[in-house]
Amino acid sequence: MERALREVRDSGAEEEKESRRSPVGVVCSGSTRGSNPSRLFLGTQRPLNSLDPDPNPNPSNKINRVRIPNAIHRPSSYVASFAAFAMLTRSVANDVLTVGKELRTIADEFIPREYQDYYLHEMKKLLANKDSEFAIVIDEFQPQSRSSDQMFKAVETYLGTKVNESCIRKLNVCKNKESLAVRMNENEEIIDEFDGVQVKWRLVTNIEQSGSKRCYELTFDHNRHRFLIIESYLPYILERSDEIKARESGLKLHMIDNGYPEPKTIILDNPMTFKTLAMEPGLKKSIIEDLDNFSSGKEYYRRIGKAWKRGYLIYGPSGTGKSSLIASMANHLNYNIYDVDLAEIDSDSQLKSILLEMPSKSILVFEDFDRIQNPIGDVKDNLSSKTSFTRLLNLMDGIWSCCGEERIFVFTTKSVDKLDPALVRPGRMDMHIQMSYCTFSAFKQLAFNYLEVEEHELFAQIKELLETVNVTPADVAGELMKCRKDATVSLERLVAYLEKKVSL
Ligand SMILES: Nc1ncnc2c1ncn2[C@@H]1O[C@H](COP(=O)(O)OP(=O)(O)OP(=O)(O)O)[C@@H](O)[C@H]1O
Repeated sequence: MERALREVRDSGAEEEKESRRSPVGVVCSGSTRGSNPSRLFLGTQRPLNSLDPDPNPNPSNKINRVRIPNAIHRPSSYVASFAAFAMLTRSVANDVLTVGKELRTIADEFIPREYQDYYLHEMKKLLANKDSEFAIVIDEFQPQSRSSDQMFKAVETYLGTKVNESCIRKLNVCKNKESLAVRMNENEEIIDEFDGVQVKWRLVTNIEQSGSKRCYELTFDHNRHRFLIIESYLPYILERSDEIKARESGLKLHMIDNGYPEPKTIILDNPMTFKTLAMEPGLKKSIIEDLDNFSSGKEYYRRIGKAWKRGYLIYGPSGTGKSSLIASMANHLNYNIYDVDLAEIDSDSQLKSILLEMPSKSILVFEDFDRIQNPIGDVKDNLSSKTSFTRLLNLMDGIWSCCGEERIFVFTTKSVDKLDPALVRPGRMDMHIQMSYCTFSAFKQLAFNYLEVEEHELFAQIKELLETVNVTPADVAGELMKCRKDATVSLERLVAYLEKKVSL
């Protein structure tokens, strides 16, 4: 496979250099020139094993249909297959294949051997046809499938916001433009711009024997931009549509217990925010600053050549607010949470799939990581019982440094003492956050949350008691909730509870 890839790369490299040198010019797309543009099929118009490269036998039509192989090991994973396709295309075009060992691994991972030749054939067409024009076609349905193609849905969602923008400009009445479900009409065209390149979208309906079929057609102002479109613009649309959907439906909590077939998704209904989280104000402020620096750090991470990711280790006894902190982080950044139960993950490849599929603006959470912790350096393929923390981090580094961006991962544990020293070693996790037993300032936040009191004569006594006894914010919150209507009664009960703890 490597030799074949090199051959493909050589055919495309010269052209790529050329295209980088030439100024961006506007060339009419095929339709305006009167000839049919070449077509790159995304999604699956035909079953992958029909290896006929061009179903249109008319030679004057010169349609080059190039499709992403989607017969990956996990058929549900469109995003993963797309990521693998985009990465390999980029590696070929940029001549980085020789150093991109990880990329080859990913290709082997996601593209079964029997389809690799076909895939190379498709890629060759894409690289070789520098003079033909391209229209990227995204079909609504895959064959033998009733559910619409993921890329088609993403484009529909994304273009919906573009339609909305024009509505808003015209009507000037809509406050929340993204909540409008406006969609393009048939044959309507929308011009979009990405990285200085103008692209044109058209919704086309073809009437066939089996019924009408819709697809989006994408043309752009010069053929040399096809790499930019495949590597950056389409992944950008997938990510943007995720964001739009997340905003429309609230934050989501994804439970990944075995990675197959799809993560279970629950709307995150945890209203905890940094305003309501009880925590030392200084620590809270530094976490918020850290998150803000991270989310606005795109250029910084690019400049220093590091993957745009950040890791947090949150530790503390049960009930000190580790999960509440994660919810606050997600609400603050408007990220979705992916909750991974490592005990259910059977292999590195399963974990790799999860990492590849995680959209940007996500928080990947490994709760109670120490439960499954194991000796360092074991390279057997069973993550749940054998893989070390170091290995897990290396996997994340490898995958996230070559695809995707803006990801946070969080490890939580009840006891930092039991942890693998590799985890707590400086530099492995970007920030260590200790969630402590309830301090007086945390109590004041809870009293405000639950009773709406900022000062009370019992506060001094409570302060003293909290200095002598270990209770968690969850314990205090539980007491305060018992009599919400009368603050004094509630605080008296808390005093009694704390005194009882002291006497034990
Ligand atoms: N720091 C806190 N600020 C506000 N509320 C808190 C805090 N800590 C705990 N609580 C309250 O206690 C409940 C349980 O806390 P949470 O689940 O966040 O603790 P945890 O440390 O993740 O516990 P565990 O380790 O058992 O999962 C929360 O839903 C919240 O109501």
